[in-house]
Parts: sequence; structure tokens; C-alpha cells
Amino acid sequence: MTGFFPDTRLRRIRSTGWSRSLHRETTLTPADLIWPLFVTEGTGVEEPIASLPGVSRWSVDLIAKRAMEAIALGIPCIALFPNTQADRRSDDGAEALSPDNLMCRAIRAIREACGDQIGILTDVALDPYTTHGQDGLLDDAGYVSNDATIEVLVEQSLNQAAAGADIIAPSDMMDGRVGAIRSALEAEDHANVQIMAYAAKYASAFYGPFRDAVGSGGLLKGDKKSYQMDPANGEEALREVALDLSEGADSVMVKPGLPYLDIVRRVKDRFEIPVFAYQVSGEYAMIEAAAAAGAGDRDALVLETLMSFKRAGCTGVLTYHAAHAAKLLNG
Ligand SMILES: NCc1[nH]cc(CCC(=O)O)c1CC(=O)O
Ligand SMILES: [Mg+2]
Repeated sequence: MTGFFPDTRLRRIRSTGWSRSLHRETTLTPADLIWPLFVTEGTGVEEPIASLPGVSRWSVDLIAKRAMEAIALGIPCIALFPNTQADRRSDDGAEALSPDNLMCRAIRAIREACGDQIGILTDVALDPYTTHGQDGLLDDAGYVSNDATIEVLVEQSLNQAAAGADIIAPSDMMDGRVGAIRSALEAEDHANVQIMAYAAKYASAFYGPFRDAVGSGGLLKGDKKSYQMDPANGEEALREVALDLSEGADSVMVKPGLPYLDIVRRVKDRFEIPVFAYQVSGEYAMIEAAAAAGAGDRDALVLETLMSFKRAGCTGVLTYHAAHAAKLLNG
């Protein structure tokens, strides 16, 4: 039981900088960040993404430079997303299984340049490769077929692991895919390749700029509500996480980030496992728009939101602000 005013004055410990440092409950460092990067065809290419101001797609030769930049900044892991050329997209997303697709070439280029100094996380889902922009295979009725999709996701995961991915991150929300991918990785000599499951991924309005970035936005008809979660649900997120853990996930992700910090906290308290959050493209764009409109200081907005993820219980955060935040944190 704490005392009463004036014996107890909470402002006492806030009154100087050194004291605020001493009493700070949560820390944020570059090691808490995962940097998502978009890859595109060509050489020496940097393509700015209009709906994500300050974020570009990089050709394979330049992506390795971004990875070296991450290492220099103390960022331990990057996440890769391909903008597949239109003529390589198909109804079945077969390009996802090509050992020479953009993703695999980027993985190899980074591995060659950086060795094991940085973790490479790769997204598993078919939307960057399909002509319809859905994450899986469509049946005759246009429904995203669960079990048929899993078979392809397993092959996609093995393809990425063979190219050198360290963390396989299935973002598709099919039931049962974590177990299937884990078994295949074990069988194919990839015992140390991790799985970070997008366990509680919501059907969100915050993914728009990402879909522009990978080129699936204009293609997508309808929505992803038959597989991504209803934003109204929290208990269901706990069931999703429990299942992914039982199937062998090494860590789980909650996505989007800021509107779902309650889910992060519930998952952390319930399971006491590594939990990551994805501060998604629409959240990034919102912060940039607020700063551009003079509604807040950009650097302060970036650091405050990232700290809030740590306070909520995150082990780490995927954020397009990773490099900028790391520079600020490194002083
Ligand atoms: N499976 C695709 C995928 N992987 C990551 C994101 C979104 C990331 C972001 O918005 O930054 C999406 C979009 C979607 O589900 O439509
Ligand atoms: Mg699930």
C-alpha cells in the first residue's frame, strides 16, 4: 500500500532526466527490430512506393546493401517481400516454387554478402505470386482452399529454406500449415530453420500500401475475411496461438500492431513465449501522414509507438521505420 499525498508524489521520480532513466520499466534497442524490405527485378533499381513515403523496392544487387546497413545499425533480422513481375504471376502462384524466383535470389545475395551476421525472415503465402491476389489457391467457387493451399505452402517453405532463409513466416492463415511446414523442414534437413507464425493475423484495412508494394493490390478482388481474423475477436487469437505452438511454431506474431496491443498482452501473459508484432504498412503511412501534416513530431511518434510494443510484451517488432528508429536509438 503506497502512502498518500504529500508523502507520495509520483512526480518526484519524474523530476530529472537521470531519475527518469533510472526508473524506466521498458527498453527499446535496435535489437528489438525486424526490417521488412521489398525486392524488385533489375540491377541498380530503387523504386519508391507512393503510398509508403520513404520506402522503396530494391533490386537484388542493392538489397544486400540494405542488409549490410541493418547489420551496421544493430538490427538483427530483415524480412523479405517480392514484387513479382506480372508475367510471372499465375492462378496457382507457381513462381513461388521456383528456386530462381526473386525471393530466392535475394536470400542468396544477402547470404553471400553477410554470412550469418543477419537473420533472413521470409514470408510464406501466395499473394505476391497469384493473378487474383489471394494468399492461396481458389476452388471452382472462388473459395480459398485450405488443404490444397497447404501443399503449395510446404513446397514454398522448402524452396525458401533451401535458398538459405532462417525464419519461415507463414502469413496465409490456413489451418494446419505450421505443422505441415515443420514436418517438411525436419524431413528435409532444415531442423534449425525457425517458424514465426503469423498466428493472429486480422482482416485489416491497414494493409493497403503493402499490397501496392508487392503489386497485388490492383489484382485483389473481394477480401480475405474467410481466412484472416475478424477484428472483433480476441479469444479466437488465443486459440490460433495455442494451435500454432502445438504444431511447432518457435514464435508467434500478432498483426497489425498498434490496434491489437491488447492481443499481444493477452498472448504474452497466457503463453510466455516470444511474441512479435507487425506494425504494418498502413500504420507506417499513418505516422508519416501525421508528421507531414504537422500533427506530431515524426521521430517522437516513431519511438513512442515502438516503445509501446515493448511495453505490451513484444519480443520484437517488424517495422518499416526500423532503420530510422535504429539511427535515432544509436544517437
Ligand atoms: N500474406 C500477405 C501479407 N504479408 C504481410 C502483409 C501486410 C504487411 C503490411 O501491410 O505491411 C500481407 C498483406 C495481406 O495479408 O494482404
Ligand atoms: Mg491458425
